[in-house]
Amino acid sequence: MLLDGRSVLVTGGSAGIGQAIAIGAARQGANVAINYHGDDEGAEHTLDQVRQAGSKGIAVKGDVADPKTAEEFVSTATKALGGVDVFVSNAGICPFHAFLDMPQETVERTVQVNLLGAYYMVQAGARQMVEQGRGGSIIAVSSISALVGGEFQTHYTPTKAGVLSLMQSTAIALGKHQIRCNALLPGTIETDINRDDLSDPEKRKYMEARTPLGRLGEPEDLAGPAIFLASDMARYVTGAALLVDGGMYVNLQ
Ligand SMILES: NC(=O)C1=CN([C@@H]2O[C@H](COP(=O)(O)OP(=O)(O)OC[C@H]3O[C@@H](n4cnc5c(N)ncnc54)[C@H](O)[C@@H]3O)[C@@H](O)[C@H]2O)C=CC1
Ligand SMILES: C[C@H](O)[C@@H]1OC(=O)[C@H](O)[C@@H]1O
Repeated sequence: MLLDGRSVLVTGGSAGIGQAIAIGAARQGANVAINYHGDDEGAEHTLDQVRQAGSKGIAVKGDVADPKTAEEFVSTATKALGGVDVFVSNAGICPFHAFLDMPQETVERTVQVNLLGAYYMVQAGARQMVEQGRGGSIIAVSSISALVGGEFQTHYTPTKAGVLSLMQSTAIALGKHQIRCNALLPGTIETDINRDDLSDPEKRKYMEARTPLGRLGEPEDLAGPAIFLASDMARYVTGAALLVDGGMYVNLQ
């Protein structure tokens, strides 16, 4: 299996894309630690599936916006699983809102969770990998929104561009430690984050029509690309951005 015996840490692993990556990694032989915020039931489901795959699984609850959460997550996971080989920074929020009356607290919270949260988490994971001295793979879940805008995402898209940029800079900073850093850029994937937005039939139809593969994404569509980047199959891939969007980005006309 591609991740036999590796320790894989995933932030935001109780739902959606993070849950699919955590379970997918376990099915490739990895032991898995997830961070999550709020959703105990979702976290339990992830752990059930990880254990059913025959792997060890632990969950550590905490808000990624707080830098202490990152230290606690990495140290708890390291003790339980014996180290960190793969770190997936995935946790994120996207409270859709118009630009002109965007509340200050919505902007600040989105930046704190999506960008600063990713920064603290990636830094904590990288410090542990450097201490171990056996390299590693860091994957951050950015977005198609790092490349294109959204009318109701003016607070969100800059955070996703920032996460992509974080992977480019950390790829340089960590290459000498044989730690690879790459970004995944999902298109529109049906999860809790966009349930309300996609409940508008017109919006949904538009998103589907923009996608050459003819359907919106599902969380499991991200598992394969994440496992590839995590595994030795991607041993010479660092600083890269992998779009996983069914072709939505290139579809102008
Ligand atoms: N669903 C989509 O269409 C796309 C999603 N993304 C990105 O994928 C990532 C995952 O999103 P989804 O799976 O769609 O969302 P989701 O809402 O299904 O899952 C979000 C996960 O993040 C966790 N989380 C949220 N805030 C947190 C916080 N403050 N601290 C710790 N954990 C927190 C939740 O507990 C949950 O496990 C996000 O970074 C999002 O920006 C990127 C492109 C498209
Ligand atoms: C939440 C959005 O539906 C989703 O998130 C993104 O990053 C993309 O903009 C997707 O459409």
